[in-house]
Amino acid sequence: MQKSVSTSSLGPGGLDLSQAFFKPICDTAPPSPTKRHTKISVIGAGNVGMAIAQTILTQDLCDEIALVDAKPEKLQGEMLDLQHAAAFLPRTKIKASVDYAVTVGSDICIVTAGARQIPGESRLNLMQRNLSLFKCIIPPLVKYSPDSVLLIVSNPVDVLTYVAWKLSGFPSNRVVGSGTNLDSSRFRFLIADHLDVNAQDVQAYIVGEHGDSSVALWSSISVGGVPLLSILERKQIAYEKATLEKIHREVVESAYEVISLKGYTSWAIGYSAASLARTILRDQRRVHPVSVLAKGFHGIRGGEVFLSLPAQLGRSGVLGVINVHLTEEEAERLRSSAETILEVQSQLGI
Ligand SMILES: NC(=O)C1=CN([C@@H]2O[C@H](COP(=O)(O)OP(=O)(O)OC[C@H]3O[C@@H](n4cnc5c(N)ncnc54)[C@H](O)[C@@H]3O)[C@@H](O)[C@H]2O)C=CC1
Ligand SMILES: CC(=O)C(=O)O
Repeated sequence: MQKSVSTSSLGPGGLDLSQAFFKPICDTAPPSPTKRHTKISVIGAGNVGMAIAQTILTQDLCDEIALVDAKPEKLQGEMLDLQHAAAFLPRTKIKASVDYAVTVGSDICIVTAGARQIPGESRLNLMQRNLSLFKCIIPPLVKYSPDSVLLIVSNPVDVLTYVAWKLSGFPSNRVVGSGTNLDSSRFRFLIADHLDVNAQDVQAYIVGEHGDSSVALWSSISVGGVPLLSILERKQIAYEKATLEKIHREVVESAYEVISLKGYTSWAIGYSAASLARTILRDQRRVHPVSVLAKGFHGIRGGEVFLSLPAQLGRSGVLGVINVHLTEEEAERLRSSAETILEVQSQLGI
């Protein structure tokens, strides 16, 4: 296969072809050394990896994107298909290779490679299959991009974020799991739909495991800055706990539903991961519910566990965890979610 595509403008005999079209101006200076070349690598060119890559391209997030997959023909096909959209997209160099050298100098490495759930299968069930892949994927990423932020998407994402942290030797702020950033978007969509408002005006978090034991933080939901539960109480609007529980159940079942209908999920995680990449690369310091080293927060003890908490992200990865108020019931559910992940983690043997 063609290992990567060069966009050099040198023609036969070393002539700079661009000069056939543009006459150089006088007294030029080299590009400013403060203008950084930004690069994102996406490992795994399947449904999820390609949805992330295409969202990154359409949103003009970086100068270069590198794709890696174990299947060379599929990889080549995906690279060419994206390159053929060049006339409609912001200019981004797209490279692809089965060789991790293509990822050299990445700012962010997004890992999506691995097995996905079959209909009805839980995310945690994927652990052993994806653990062995991570042992081949993480070391070369560290070798070629030792200063990068690792953004883990493959499932079970919380356990694999822990695995990536262990295998990379990176400080914990530079290893982030996409976690419940997606679940929280589903949650905001369902609340917005229920209240007939815009999902972007709904602030609401799902925390804990990206999976069946996730926790909905009802106490901190606000719409347009107005706390949801207190406004319902003040206006004496009866709300049923059962209705709230039903919305959370729908969030948990969302992935199972989409997988049973189309075989996989891709578009929403594409936007979710791209929004995380934007915040990190552009040092936006936005708060996202993502999988971080959670030991010591909200009474979580007993092991090094990654799970989602609302965290502030920036150029160096995780800048801090927001001191969000949890009711005792929510904190108890969060600790129970941590135990579920730790239980699976204890079977890892790493
Ligand atoms: N965290 C989240 O919110 C979400 C996570 N996922 C997870 O993302 C993962 C990928 O899902 P899909 O893209 O739908 O699966 P897919 O089967 O379409 O793609 C997986 C890709 O990984 C590649 N791959 C396998 N071994 C590799 C290796 N050693 N090196 C490089 N590439 C390798 C395969 O060739 C394939 O192209 C799954 O684990 C899935 O559960 C999916 C949706 C949301
Ligand atoms: C598959 C998966 O993890 C999701 O769509 O939430």
